[in-house]
Amino acid sequence: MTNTLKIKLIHEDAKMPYRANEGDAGLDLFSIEEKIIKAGETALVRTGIQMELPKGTEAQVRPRSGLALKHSITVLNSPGTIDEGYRGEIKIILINHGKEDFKVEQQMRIAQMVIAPVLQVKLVQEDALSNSDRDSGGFGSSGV
Ligand SMILES: O=c1ccn([C@H]2C[C@H](O)[C@@H](COP(=O)(O)OP(=O)(O)OP(=O)(O)O)O2)c(=O)[nH]1
Ligand SMILES: [Mg+2]
Repeated sequence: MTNTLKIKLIHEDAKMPYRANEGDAGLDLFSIEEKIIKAGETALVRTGIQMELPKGTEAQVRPRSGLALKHSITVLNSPGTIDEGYRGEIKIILINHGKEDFKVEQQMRIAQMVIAPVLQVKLVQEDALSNSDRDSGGFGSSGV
């Protein structure tokens, strides 16, 4: 079954999300802006696209590892969550963890998104939960 992801380009410089290789999980997202992100600072970068996700899915906005490794640029809220019903412009929150200013070029691939299924659950409030082996153990309870 083919799931359709509808994209609307809302700016003359906007580009369709880009799959570098067939089968890649990530669809690269392009900036429509030229912007300097100073060392240590955050910027909201426009992609110029709106989307209609397939029913029962979300898009996760993730960093590109090349930008992270070479320029210490990452997605601050990674993974960013694009809700199925969101029809606004997709914007990317980038942070520059490096010591040098970074220039986002127009039409630079700044992040990638992965489309993932979302389980829609019915919420039920209960007084008792079933037992489990782990019980309340967490935060290293199983050893290092
Ligand atoms: O990196 C991101 C993350 C989110 N969004 C859009 C799509 C998403 O559906 C909406 C809300 O995002 P989120 O739920 O993460 O933010 P919030 O602070 O909880 O806002 P809201 O109260 O609108 O849900 O903003 C983006 O464009 N880029
Ligand atoms: Mg929210």
